[in-house]
Amino acid sequence: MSSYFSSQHSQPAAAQRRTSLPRLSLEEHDRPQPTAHHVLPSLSYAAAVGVPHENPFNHNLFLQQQVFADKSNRLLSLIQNTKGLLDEIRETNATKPWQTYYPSLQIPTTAAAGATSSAAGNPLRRSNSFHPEDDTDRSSSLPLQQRLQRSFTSAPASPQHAHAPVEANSTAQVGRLIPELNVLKLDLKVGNYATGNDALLRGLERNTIAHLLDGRIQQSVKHLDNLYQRVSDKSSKVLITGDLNAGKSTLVNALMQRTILPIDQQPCTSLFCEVLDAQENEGQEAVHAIKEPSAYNREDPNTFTVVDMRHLEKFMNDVIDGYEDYAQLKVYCTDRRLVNDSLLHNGVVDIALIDSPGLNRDSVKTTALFARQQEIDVVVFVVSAENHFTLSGKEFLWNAANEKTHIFIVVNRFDSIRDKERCKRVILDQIKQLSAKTYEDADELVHFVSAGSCLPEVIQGGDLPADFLRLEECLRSFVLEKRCKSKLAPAKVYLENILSDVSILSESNRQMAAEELAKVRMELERGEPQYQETLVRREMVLEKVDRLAEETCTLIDTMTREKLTNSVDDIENSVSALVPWNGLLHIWQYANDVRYVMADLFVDRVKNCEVEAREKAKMCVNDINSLAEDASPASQSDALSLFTKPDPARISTGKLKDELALDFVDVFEVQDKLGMASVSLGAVTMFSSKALGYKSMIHSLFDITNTVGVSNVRKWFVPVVTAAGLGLLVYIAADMKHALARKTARKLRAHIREGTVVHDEAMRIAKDCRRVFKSNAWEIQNRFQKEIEAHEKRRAEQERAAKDGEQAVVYFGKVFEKADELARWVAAVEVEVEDRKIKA
Ligand SMILES: Nc1nc2c(ncn2[C@@H]2O[C@H](COP(=O)(O)OP(=O)(O)OP(=O)(O)O)[C@@H](O)[C@H]2O)c(=O)[nH]1
Repeated sequence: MSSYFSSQHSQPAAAQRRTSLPRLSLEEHDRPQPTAHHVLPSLSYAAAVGVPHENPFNHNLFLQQQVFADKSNRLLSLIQNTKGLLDEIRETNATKPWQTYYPSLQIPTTAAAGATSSAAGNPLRRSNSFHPEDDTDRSSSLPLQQRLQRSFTSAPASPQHAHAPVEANSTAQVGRLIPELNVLKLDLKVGNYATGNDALLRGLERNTIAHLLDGRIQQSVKHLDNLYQRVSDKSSKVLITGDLNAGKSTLVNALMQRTILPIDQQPCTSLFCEVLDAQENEGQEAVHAIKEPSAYNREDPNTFTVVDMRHLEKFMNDVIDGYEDYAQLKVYCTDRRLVNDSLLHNGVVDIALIDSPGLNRDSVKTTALFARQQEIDVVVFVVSAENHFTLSGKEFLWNAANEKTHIFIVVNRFDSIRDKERCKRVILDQIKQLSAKTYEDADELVHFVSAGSCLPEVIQGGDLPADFLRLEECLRSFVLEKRCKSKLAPAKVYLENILSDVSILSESNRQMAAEELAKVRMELERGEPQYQETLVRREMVLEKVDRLAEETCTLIDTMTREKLTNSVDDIENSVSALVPWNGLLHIWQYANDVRYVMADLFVDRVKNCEVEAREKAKMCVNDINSLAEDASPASQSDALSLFTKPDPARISTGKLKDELALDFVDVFEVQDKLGMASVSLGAVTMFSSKALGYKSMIHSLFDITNTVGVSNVRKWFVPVVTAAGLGLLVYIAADMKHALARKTARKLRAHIREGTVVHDEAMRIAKDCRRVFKSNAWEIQNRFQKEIEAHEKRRAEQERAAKDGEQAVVYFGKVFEKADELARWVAAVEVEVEDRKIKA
């Protein structure tokens, strides 16, 4: 049973044969001329016939193939460049501070809408029309950029123009009509039809939308990869189907000019046999029998069985008889003709012919399903001229007509018809009913031939009949045309759509960036005078604060010095009322009390000076604060809390008290001046040795004797001494209290005059005040500093934003230009497009 299986298995494939096409360069010298496509040869068969050539059919075909190859290459380059542009956008989104934001549709204000309408007709309708056919203004041949800009409200076109004064929140939002995106449109309405898409988008964070948009761009890049594969795939599959025994296998053999498939009057094809170029199998002729077509991999021998080509007929019969269970055959064979004549491999399109089982009730559905596959570019329906269309055939054609609008029809076995004209008429009538479009192009799509008469063994080296040559040429031409539609058209439409989307995105983003830039520049311009004014104000205020503080400190210093210096008289007067006099016997106690009270009073005067200084300082602080408040409103601090608390210890009360201590000589200083001081002193010394001590007493007596002489002394001594002593006692008793105060006050005065106490206190108080003012000035300085720093920070951010904005405007402008240029190139690739809404 397995005798027809070959032991030869295909070798694993070497490297991919497909070579990469040259990239489209955006350099000036590489740019195609806009009219380049107009000089390319026409696809018209009639025009080609007029070209003098050995074989006009082949010459025309050659031209068609060249045109197709050119279009494919241009589209491939454009796909690559568009992909590069999308990659660049994605990379910029990830690395640069400016992202491509999704444009949200703005409702135009009446004025803006009116202005736009009057200027450019109906803006809403235009905004959705980027395809040349849809744009009624196409006659003006405006480039996409201008058309787009007319769809948007006017915005600065360059960073320089962004200087135009723009009021914040005004131009950015008014009247912008953003054309709807096509392939990059974010549709969030899944499961939520109550809320509009724009409303949903507005509800999302800008970054979330940017992320979603990035996902769409990523999908688009993938789809471009698929399109690239599809366009660069040169193989085209032609399904040959028809009624049983219509001569399908014979037609394949005639087209191949080789006996490859078995021919039999009995139904002999029960599986799909794909005849393809041996170069697809590294030049090796072979037959691969496949059980599971979807799993087939030419490089994996486990997915097929190799059948010896010589035993193909036996193998197929075994399949029909149920001995073998296979679904598909791949027949790799060499087309021995020249490249230009070759059907399978002609350098532009590799055609694979797929012979299918004859149509009957069982197979019609399977075949119709097979025909719907994307890889099937052309369906050739073979009908027997003798039998016309059977029910199964009609059923298939009805099905296929829905999918493939044009069907290529071969009416075979025409040699066995005697009344050929009648046969033609009847069959064309039937075709008219089945496929109106095929009937319209019947001249090229319906062929009456006798494939049996075109087999190599019948021709035996002779020429093929003209009708068969024409069938062959039309078939190739039809394949090319279908390929244009099935492979180039989707690529072209998708490129148009994605480039239009990129243009819309970049233009709307450029406008947004320009508006932001204008706004930032305006803020910068507005902020600069404020900044300069703050700097000047700071200098002025701080200078005033310094002056005010210094003046107040000087005033306080002078005031303190004066008050303390002049305080002694007042202290002296106050002391008698404050210290009780308890008699001579308590004289030392009194003297001590006086000096203590005087010292305390002096401390009180110092405190008073402090209080006054505080008041002055307070007034000064208030003045400073009001200055600062005018200059830089902020919370005022209580700088006065920095005043040192009055502390008697700080003015050395204890030391002062010591300084004011009196001795006995100080007490009688006033009697010395009267000349009687020594007498009184001597008397007192005698009466009060307790008070003066013996040493002083003897000294006094010696003084008295020297003064009046020894005899007189003896005579007058007692009465005089008694009288003087009494008088002295009275005098002392009466004046002692004041004398002590005077003396202490004198000491205090001397202490003030000769010492540093007044200077120290004045300095201390002024220093305290100065510290308060310094603290206040520091705080004001701080406030200004914060204000200036905030301003500088804001300015740095604005400058950065302006720089980003400038770059963004340039960047989006460049993206737009690139997209526009690519779109013009795409438009220049002429491909008949039936549906511009072809998407991913
Ligand atoms: N007279 C005449 N007979 C032909 C012609 N072409 C094919 N035949 C004969 O028609 C019969 C069927 O040919 P096939 O090529 O096997 O037909 P098929 O459509 O492949 O058959 P199935 O695959 O079984 O459906 C054979 O006997 C051929 O010799 C033709 O142009 N003229």
